[in-house]
This record gives sequence, structure tokens and C-alpha cells, in this order.
Amino acid sequence: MKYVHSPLFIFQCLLQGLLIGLFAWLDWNTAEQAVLGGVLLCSVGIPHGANDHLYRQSTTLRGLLAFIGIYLGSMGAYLAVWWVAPAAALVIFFAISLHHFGQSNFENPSVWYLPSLLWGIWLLAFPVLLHWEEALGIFGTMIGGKSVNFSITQTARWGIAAAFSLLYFSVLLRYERENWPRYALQWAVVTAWYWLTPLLFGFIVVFCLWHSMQSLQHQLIYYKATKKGTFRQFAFALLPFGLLALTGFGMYVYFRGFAVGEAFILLSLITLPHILVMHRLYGVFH
Ligand SMILES: CC1=C(/C=C/C(C)=C/C=C/C(C)=C/C=O)C(C)(C)CCC1
Repeated sequence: MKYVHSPLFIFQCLLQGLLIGLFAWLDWNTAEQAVLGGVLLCSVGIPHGANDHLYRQSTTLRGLLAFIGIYLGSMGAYLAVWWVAPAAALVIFFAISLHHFGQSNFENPSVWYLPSLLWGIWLLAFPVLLHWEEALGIFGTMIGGKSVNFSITQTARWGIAAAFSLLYFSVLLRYERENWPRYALQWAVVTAWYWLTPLLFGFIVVFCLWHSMQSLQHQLIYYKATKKGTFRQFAFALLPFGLLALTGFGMYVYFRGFAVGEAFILLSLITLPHILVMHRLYGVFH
């Protein structure tokens, strides 16, 4: 069954609708935003990225150690890229992320599937267009404290967003005609949510609700099919690296506070091997 036809999709739309209503009518302060963001990150955002080891090819201890070695090695190599060429590392982060977000939404193994690419771009570019100065400030800290000055008028940003949305809708009609109304509804609720919310809070909710949840569902389906395991076993299998990641996240926030640029760089390091593992999983799925 395609993800957009699963009960999860209805649940996500209802929850997103409820959050839009609550955010539009109640005045959420930053502490309340941090609580919801934190709960979502700890319950779905972090766990969805903490079970990659379950999909390794060799299930022996040696296989696990090799997997961890390759995982850490690719993180180290990417850190080196951040060190020598931070702007290129930032571009790589956006490129792999948009692929990853699009792939989990359209379940298509191709890197070039147009609806996936456009959806991934929308999830990352629309909040940037809405909060231009703030986003450029964060990019600046990520590439070594440089100021990124790229001025573009608000009208131009609206023009880009409108043209891009039209393109997305026409591509949906061409490639996903049957599921078009569902993806259009998804676009509408996500866009309305971004419109209402501050940059980071808006993105964290979208990341957890519209990426991590469907990703967890795909991982569970794959786990059940390949390991013949149950939901309970899957939940237990999530625990070791899930708890490790949560502890690491807790310690990071406790000792370093939340330096946004640095946190995104750390996220990018963990994200690179995760995306490669998930890309393989979606290939097998198809
Ligand atoms: C840096 C930055 C952004 C991009 C974040 C990205 C690219 C996150 C990717 C996360 C992934 C792929 C997690 C894996 O599961 C925003 C929020 C657009 C704007 C603010 C600064």
C-alpha cells in the first residue's frame, strides 16, 4: 500500500490541522514551542534515525563493527569537508536532505524522481523564503561566521514560492495523477503550518511529522518483511542506539546549549550515513 493511502497519512493531516488551529488561535510562547518540538524530536525525530544498524547486510558481530566503522568513517570524512570547504558542505547537506525528504514521501528509489525532488526542495526552501534574514544568518554561522548577504525583495520571494508551487502541482498531475488530491492536501497543510510558525519550530514539526513518521512506518514494514519481527521487537531493537542518541542529544544541549549553526552541522554528519542506508532500503522496497 502506498504511504499516502495508509491510515498514517490521515493521522498526519488531522494532527497537522489541529496544530494549525491551536497555533493560529492560541499564543504559543517559546517555552511551549520548545516542549512540543522536544517531545516530537525525542519520540520520532531521533528514533527514526537510530535504527539504521538493523538494515546492515551482515548480521554478525563483525558485520555490526564494520557497519559502525563505515558509519563513523563517513561522518569523519564529511566533517573534513566542513573543515576545508564549508560552503560546499552546506550545499551537500541541502542536496542529500532534499533527496531524503522527497524519497520518504514518494517511496521512489530514483534520485531523479521529479515529485520527490520538488517536494524535498519545498520543505527546505519555503521556510527559508519566509524567514530569509534569519535563515541566511544561520547559514553564515555554519560556514564559519561569515555574513551571507543575498538580498531579494519579499515580492520576489512570493513570486518564487508561487511559481514553484505551480510547477509542483503540474508535476504531481503528470507523475502522480491518481494520488494528486492527497499530495495537494499535504502541500496545503504543510505550507499553512510554515506560514504561521517561526523558522526552527515550524521546521522541527514538519521534519518529525512529515518525514520521521513515514520513515518509521517504512522501516517497520521493512523490518517485519525481512526479519519477520513484530512491532514490539522493532520497538526494542530501536532502544540501544535510540537511547544512545537521546543521551548524546541531552548531553549536547546540557553542556553546549543550543548553538543552532553547530547543531545543524552535527545533524548533517549523522544524516549522511543515515541517508545512504535509507536510500538502499527504498531501493529494496521497490
Ligand atoms: C540549515 C538550515 C535548514 C536546513 C536543515 C536541513 C537541511 C535539515 C535536514 C535534516 C535531515 C535530512 C534529517 C534526517 O533525517 C533550514 C531548517 C531549512 C533553515 C535553517 C537552517
